[in-house]
Amino acid sequence: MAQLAVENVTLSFGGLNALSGVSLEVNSGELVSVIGPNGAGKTSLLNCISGFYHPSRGRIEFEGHDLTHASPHTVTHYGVARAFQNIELFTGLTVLENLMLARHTYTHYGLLANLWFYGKALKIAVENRKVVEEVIDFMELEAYRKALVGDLPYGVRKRVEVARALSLSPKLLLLDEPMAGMTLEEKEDMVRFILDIRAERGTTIILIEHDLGVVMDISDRVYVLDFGQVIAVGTPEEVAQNPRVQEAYVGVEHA
Ligand SMILES: Nc1ncnc2c1ncn2[C@@H]1O[C@H](COP(=O)(O)OP(=O)(O)OP(=O)(O)O)[C@@H](O)[C@H]1O
Repeated sequence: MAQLAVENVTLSFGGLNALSGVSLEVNSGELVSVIGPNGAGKTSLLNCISGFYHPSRGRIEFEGHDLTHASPHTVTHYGVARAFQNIELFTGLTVLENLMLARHTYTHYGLLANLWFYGKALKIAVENRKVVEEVIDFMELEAYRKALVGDLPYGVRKRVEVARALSLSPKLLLLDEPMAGMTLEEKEDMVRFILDIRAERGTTIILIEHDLGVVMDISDRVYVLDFGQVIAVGTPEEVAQNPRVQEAYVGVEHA
């Protein structure tokens, strides 16, 4: 059975269907990319999976949990984390503080629980620090751990954004254009990190990316959206040869 199943999801904004009957299945450990022209519905799909939007029709299931109407916090609790296109970090905090805060928000105990189970809360804080330090090491951010995020170059901030999502120890990682605006060298680094996250941590990955060269190189399977509908799905080779995909991309040059 698929780890994530999006079944026939429709998302409407007034009269506009951002998604119309979209179905998608992702298996544990897969790296699946979602591509499509601007406005095709890619971010809307991630918004539905991560609980920011709730579909007007259809169902979303992750490891047997119904995510269709779940809150972002609940979705995170089930093991789905997202790195945002527009970087959701606190610029006045350091890299370490951002990751600790993300991790703490996810594992926090209420005030009363903290008072009554002081020992347990302390144990969790130590464990959180261990996880975050390991993520900093994994994403090669040691040199920046005490730097304010607002002082970092854009490419490093994008990497910290991925690290923030990773610090939640997700089983499924949603990456919304993690390479947008990066230099070639930064892109190559990010590709290496994405492949390592999958290989070394076994994390399932859904990637939205406009750089088709990267998508074709690293994806197990590719879903193509156009006007809110899935117009093709398959291996990178299958999708690249699909006439509907070629048609959707005519005049749309992102790569
Ligand atoms: N909050 C919103 N309110 C109204 N319309 C929205 C909203 N979010 C998305 N849309 C519309 O839904 C459609 C799909 O948008 P979406 O951002 O999901 O596309 P996308 O494929 O991610 O595009 P891009 O590649 O430009 O990021 C677009 O027509 C967009 O204008």
